[in-house]
Amino acid sequence: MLVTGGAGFIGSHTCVELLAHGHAVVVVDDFSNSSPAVIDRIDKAAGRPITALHEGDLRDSSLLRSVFEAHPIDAVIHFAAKKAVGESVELPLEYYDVNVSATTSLLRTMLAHGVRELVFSSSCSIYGQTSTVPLGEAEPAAPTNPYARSKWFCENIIADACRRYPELNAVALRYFNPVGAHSSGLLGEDPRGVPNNVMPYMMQVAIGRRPELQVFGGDYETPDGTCVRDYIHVMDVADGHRVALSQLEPGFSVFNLGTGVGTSVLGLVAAFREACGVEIPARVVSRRPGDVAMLIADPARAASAWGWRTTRDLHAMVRDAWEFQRLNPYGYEAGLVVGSGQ
Ligand SMILES: O=c1ccn([C@@H]2O[C@H](COP(=O)(O)OP(=O)(O)O[C@H]3O[C@H](CO)[C@H](O)[C@H](O)[C@H]3O)[C@@H](O)[C@H]2O)c(=O)[nH]1
Repeated sequence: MLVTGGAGFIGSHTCVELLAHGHAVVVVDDFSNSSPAVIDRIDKAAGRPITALHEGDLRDSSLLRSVFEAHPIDAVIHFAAKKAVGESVELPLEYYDVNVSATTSLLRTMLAHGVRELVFSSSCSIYGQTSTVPLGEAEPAAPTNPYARSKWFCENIIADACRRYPELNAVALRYFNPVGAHSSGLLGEDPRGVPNNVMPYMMQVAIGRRPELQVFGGDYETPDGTCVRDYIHVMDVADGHRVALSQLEPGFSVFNLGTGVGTSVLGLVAAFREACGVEIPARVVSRRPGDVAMLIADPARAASAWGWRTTRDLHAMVRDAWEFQRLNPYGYEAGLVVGSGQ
């Protein structure tokens, strides 16, 4: 199995899940937004090593060819992409180039080597500014920024390829808000620079690297006025990939990966206090442009098609995220804290 972007947040946790279920895993990553130190952590968390690591960019077709020639690859899980919404507005061409060109390059190489199974990392951000709650897969796509549009374009490119090459089967997984960490504390979310997303930001406040959490908007039409999201444990997302692959349908299909449960920003802060006993200084500030009030998945399609459901609740999400942060206060590069009471 080839995992592109296998050193990233969701990629690394999926590698552990695949290894734990007996798959051989080959990783391609350019480490543009991840650390080489993650590979060792994957091996440790899974209790067995990945087969091989290839460092490079998927747009480099000779690199890809050499990967497919070196290993008997039967399926691909494609995570490698740029993923910061704000940055995508600043650098739209970079986003289309990296996200879309990597996908076409990968598809070409897969077809040339007779590899027929693809799981694509998509995002619920393609639904855009919607007020539909909960969101099913039939909701029309209306992406509002280059990042989300690049994911939507990729979904369409893959669907076109499946139509043209009937031997190719693919599934796009539209994740809601993946958070949490592997329960070992070895793997978690370690963004470069200032975190964009609420959970890693909150963890850096909790560990003392940042003074407070700014809560973007307190006047939304939600129970406490703050935005509601469907947070999903990253190990449930990882499990969703393994199951999606084992249940791959002919042609192209799309599935939401979410819990169906909504949590507000202040609800997340409260859950953290309850689960970990740490108070997060939080201050409500003005809204962040582009945010929608409420995004909650309808996870029914995955439940009925695969019998797949999430098994980890909000308590587990914040507890595991905190364990990773406590053990790795400055992230992967700085190393694990020794003698942390483990
Ligand atoms: O410092 C912060 C960061 C975020 N938020 C709020 O927390 C909620 C969640 O924000 P995130 O940035 O964590 O997640 P988003 O829902 O905005 O988007 C993220 O999840 C999407 C899928 O839902 C896409 O994958 C996207 O790329 C990714 O950034 C939002 O209401 C946001 O306003 C804060 O209050 N303070």
